[in-house]
Amino acid sequence: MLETVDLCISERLTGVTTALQPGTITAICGPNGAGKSTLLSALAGLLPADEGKVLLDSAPLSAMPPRERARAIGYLPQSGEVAWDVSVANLVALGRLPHGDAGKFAVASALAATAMSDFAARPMSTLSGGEKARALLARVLAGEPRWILADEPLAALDLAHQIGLLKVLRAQADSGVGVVLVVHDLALAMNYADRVLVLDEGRLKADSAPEEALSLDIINDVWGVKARWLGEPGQRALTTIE
Ligand SMILES: Nc1ncnc2c1ncn2[C@@H]1O[C@H](COP(=O)(O)OP(=O)(O)OP(=O)(O)O)[C@@H](O)[C@H]1O
Repeated sequence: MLETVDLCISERLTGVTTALQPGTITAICGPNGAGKSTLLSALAGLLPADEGKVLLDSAPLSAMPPRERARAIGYLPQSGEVAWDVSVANLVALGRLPHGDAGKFAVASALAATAMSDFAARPMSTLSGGEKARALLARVLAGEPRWILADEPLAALDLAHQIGLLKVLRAQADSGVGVVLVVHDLALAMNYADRVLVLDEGRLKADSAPEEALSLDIINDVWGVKARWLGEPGQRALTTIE
């Protein structure tokens, strides 16, 4: 279990307490600046807490050796920039660094899962935004982490690749991996997540099943938008009223 207890980080997060379950997909939603990326970085052990703590399986994440933490938690940041130009295959192979092995099977599986096998030899600099995003996710998958924390991994993807990657992430969750995604698209969160955390101005406004966390009252309260859900559970679409 990956938990935060009364987590405070400067002005950005205030008293966030939540316990995330392995084997499920959790979506973190909220308006711009609500603290979603801050929470995700803290869950990855990359931002120190001012107050409170982050626990992985009841042990403080801050006390875990970095290599062990990197094996347990795969983190995909929002910006997705690659500092130097490498081939897709070499970038994805970097996902094995915490293990200190080539992990050829894991690298090949990650490339296949993200539909990037045909791009393996291509320099990262030549990829489109969506292809880059898929290669970066492949790098995380190659590390075979117990937790995947990804900041808007679907934002640059076309519809087919969004659905494809959501299937990959669901398969990961079904195999016991804890998947945590920052998602702006509330319909995606509603239809694909098992649970939704709603952040507003650094505070947790909701933490429950999607239908409850993304109720029309909460959407109105947090986003200031009057909206209506259409369709059946699992196939919801959101429409605004004014
Ligand atoms: N390094 C930093 N120093 C100071 N303030 C920061 C820093 N990084 C983020 N913030 C501020 O903290 C708040 C939360 O930022 P965060 O990136 O977590 O929001 P977010 O919910 O992910 O937003 P978005 O949807 O726009 O990506 C914002 O007001 C942001 O300006």
